[in-house]
Amino acid sequence: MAVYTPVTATDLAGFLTRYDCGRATSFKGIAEGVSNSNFLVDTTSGRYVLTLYERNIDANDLPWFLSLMTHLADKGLPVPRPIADRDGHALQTLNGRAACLIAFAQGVSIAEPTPAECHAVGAALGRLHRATADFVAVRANSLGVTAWRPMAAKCGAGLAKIDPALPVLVADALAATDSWPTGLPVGTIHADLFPDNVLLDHGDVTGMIDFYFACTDIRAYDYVVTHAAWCFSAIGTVHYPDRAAALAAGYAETHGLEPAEVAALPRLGEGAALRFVLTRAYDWLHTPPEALVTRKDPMAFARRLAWYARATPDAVLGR
Ligand SMILES: Nc1ncnc2c1ncn2[C@@H]1O[C@H](COP(=O)(O)OP(=O)(O)O)[C@@H](O)[C@H]1O
Ligand SMILES: N[C@@H](CCOP(=O)(O)O)C(=O)O
Repeated sequence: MAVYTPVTATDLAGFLTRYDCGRATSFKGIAEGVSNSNFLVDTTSGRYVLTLYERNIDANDLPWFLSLMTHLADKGLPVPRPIADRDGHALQTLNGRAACLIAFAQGVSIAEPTPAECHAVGAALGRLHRATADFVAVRANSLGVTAWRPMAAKCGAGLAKIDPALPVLVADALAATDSWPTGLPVGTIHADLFPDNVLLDHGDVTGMIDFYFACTDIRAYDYVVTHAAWCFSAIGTVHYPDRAAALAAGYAETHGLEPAEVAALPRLGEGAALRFVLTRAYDWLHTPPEALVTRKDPMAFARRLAWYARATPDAVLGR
């Protein structure tokens, strides 16, 4: 479920008077998603998504996220555009929440991607990295390498309750971050380009969404987050070299990795997997049983973490 803040038809009608986008003809909550409240809004001029930002997003970051999405949409990427009101403002307030009306992107997200879909997402990620070369505003990665020790400490003894093997796996991965790669190209990254944040239509990427973890960080880290999300079985037991090779080929067509980035992929992959182990473990331990949100399994990324700890750069590239 992802409607935390209710919006009535009257609320919506009042909200839409700020825009030149007609009046609502239908409107309903969107079940998918976990962080924010999302509504599908049809108006006499088109289809939109209305997002109300909930407490776990820092309102100070919203102008950066919305300006990044606008930058990418301006460059013709398949990124839904935040809609500006008549005064030119995309960021709004509705029912006590920061809110934004966003263009609707066609397509569906894929649970079990094919190599062809991995190729398409690799190419789309490369386009994103190219298109942000001139996006100069910086946002530090609040879930980056320096955040992982404090995050692990917050999970504390809870890690062992999730799985007896988890504390050692996390401790080893944290120790490995002592040799975190330096000097690699840095840029604006999506940082969460999972299949549920990519919409595809007949094999084409029609939407990259959910930029609310985007930040400025090592570009190849974004590549390996995407590899971790797209190139394993859901529970992380199987790595698919054909998907990995297709992802790499797609990315090479639109951006490509430098030799130093390739060499760093396994260590970056350990870090990427650790980030998702830790956020999932924290949510696993702190989501009340009665919450309607489905908790995501930390062990699915613990298995990926173990894979990256033994992987060669070639293996990450599906060779
Ligand atoms: N611009 C959009 N166009 C089409 N569907 C969207 C758009 N934005 C969000 N959605 C839908 O809403 C769901 C939740 O959005 P998401 O940004 O992932 O929410 P959350 O950050 O709460 O997880 C997505 O899975 C997708 O189905
Ligand atoms: N992709 C992350 C969770 C972030 O949730 P999202 O719905 O905002 O993408 C994970 O799988 O752990």
